[in-house]
Amino acid sequence: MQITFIGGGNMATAIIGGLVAGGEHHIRVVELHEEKRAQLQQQFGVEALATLPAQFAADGVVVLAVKPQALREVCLALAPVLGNALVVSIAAGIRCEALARWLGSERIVRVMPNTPAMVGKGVSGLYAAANVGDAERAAATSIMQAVGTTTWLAAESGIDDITSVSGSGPAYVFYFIESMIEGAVQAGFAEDEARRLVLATFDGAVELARQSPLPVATLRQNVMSKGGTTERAIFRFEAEGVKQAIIAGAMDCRARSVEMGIELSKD
Ligand SMILES: NC(=O)C1=CN([C@@H]2O[C@H](COP(=O)(O)OP(=O)(O)OC[C@H]3O[C@@H](n4cnc5c(N)ncnc54)[C@H](OP(=O)(O)O)[C@@H]3O)[C@@H](O)[C@H]2O)C=CC1
Ligand SMILES: O=C(O)[C@@H]1CCC=N1
Repeated sequence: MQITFIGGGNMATAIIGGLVAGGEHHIRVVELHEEKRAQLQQQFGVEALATLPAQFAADGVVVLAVKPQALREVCLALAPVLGNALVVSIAAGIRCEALARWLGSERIVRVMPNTPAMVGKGVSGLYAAANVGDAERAAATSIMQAVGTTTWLAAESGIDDITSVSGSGPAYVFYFIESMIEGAVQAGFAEDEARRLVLATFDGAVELARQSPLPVATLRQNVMSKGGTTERAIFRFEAEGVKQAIIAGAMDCRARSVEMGIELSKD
């Protein structure tokens, strides 16, 4: 499959990294910045262009991977050369209705991926506009499955929902990891040792949660000996409202996705 990425930034790089590791596809990237093009060429051996190619193969897929604020301009430039290509937009917020209006095509799938795609552990939510056929859905599924797990969403609002879970979620996790590393350094460990210990702790805890039949809350309680050390830490988290803050942050994230859709789809 010929896959053309418009935008070769963080998320495109993560998907391309996963796709290249899996082989098979012909990938090219249109990216404004010379140094990013050179990096993509060098790291993954993909074709990197400064401007749009003249036209796309009928079986091609175009992945829109620019910031939502740049999407309208990119779609308007793409419209005359799009042909029958399937468009996969990974942009947060921007609705199919706006994409179809700008592109003059309804062959659109929206995808909300995440950066662990880079290591083949991505999570992607997919939603197709009404007229998208089975073959096109299968093409989008196969691209995203090459870099992790996928789930099809019944309603377009599901993209807002999943953005607040897996799309932005890696940042929440990295924030927790960063905080634990800072705590470990305060406890006296050197930075690199702190990082190693914290990442191993995350790895172990996630694997245990995956393999155990017990609810995650029970696994947590199993660490909290009565009157012991963990209890003291969790009591502090509860007193400081850490859980509520994480939930509220995720809800703010979802609301921002809805808001961006309204803000950036007007013209
Ligand atoms: N990062 C993430 O974890 C996730 C991101 N997304 C979505 O992915 C999209 C890209 O995000 P991200 O990768 O983080 O953004 P980046 O800014 O890292 O990447 C976008 C790149 O595209 C370039 N660009 C802008 N306009 C054009 C153009 N007309 N032609 C070619 N290249 C262009 C940008 O240049 P310049 O900087 O000069 O604008 C930039 O280098 C966004 O819409 C975002 O919502 C979705 C899920 C997760
Ligand atoms: O922060 C953002 O807007 C993008 C979408 C999901 C993750 N990053």
